[in-house]
Amino acid sequence: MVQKVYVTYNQVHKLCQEAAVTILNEFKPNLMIAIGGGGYVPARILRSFLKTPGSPNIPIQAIGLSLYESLGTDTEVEEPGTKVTRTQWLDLSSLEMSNLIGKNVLIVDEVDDTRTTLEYAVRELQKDVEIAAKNLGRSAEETKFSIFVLHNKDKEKKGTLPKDVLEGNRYIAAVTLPDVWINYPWEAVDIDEHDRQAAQQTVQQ
Ligand SMILES: O=P(O)(O)OC[C@H]1O[C@H](OP(=O)(O)OP(=O)(O)O)[C@H](O)[C@@H]1O
Ligand SMILES: Nc1nc2[nH]cnc2c(=O)[nH]1
Repeated sequence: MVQKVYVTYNQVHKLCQEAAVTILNEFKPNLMIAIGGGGYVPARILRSFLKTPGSPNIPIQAIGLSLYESLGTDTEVEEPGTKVTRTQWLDLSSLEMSNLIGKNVLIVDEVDDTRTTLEYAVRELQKDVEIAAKNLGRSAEETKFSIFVLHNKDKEKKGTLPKDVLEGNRYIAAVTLPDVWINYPWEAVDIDEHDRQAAQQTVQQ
């Protein structure tokens, strides 16, 4: 049986708050791209903590990527599928894409498990920004991607990330934990029971 960890809304909030300090110091993002569904809530919380006096809120754009599905009898633990499915993407021809060119773009997701989803997101976004920049004659402008996740699982990864992201301190995981199944509050059917389970845990995330 897979070990489960229950994470509360308050814990997510505080993880975002703590990480925001480093994100502001190291990345100075102009824009966030949330990987839905799990990246939406962290991105929104993070936006409040990334707001600096006198500057507008950092915009959040969304992409939808799906790899996992519920297959077994356990309604909480899901299994990875074989390929990443795009459920939502940026419009290549629109402002959405040209807005990324020359910017510091922070990709936000809740969990880095096998790294398949993050590899896909970074590779495809880099590719599309490069095409858009070329089409607009803006290839000289450097677009920098960085990554924030709430949880990174310390395990052998299937996906890889560009060297400049990993080695350039452009990857931040608020918490690194062993290979357990994490239950997030937004997935809970009974949030009171979820919070009770979280309170009973010996290890707090
Ligand atoms: O590191 P990986 O092994 O790729 O797993 C991480 C991804 O898995 C989950 O998405 P999921 O496919 O469950 O889609 P969802 O967020 O819409 O539920 C999660 O939100 C991450 O995006
Ligand atoms: N909720 C949830 N989704 C995941 N997707 C990949 N790993 C996980 C996990 O541990 N928890």
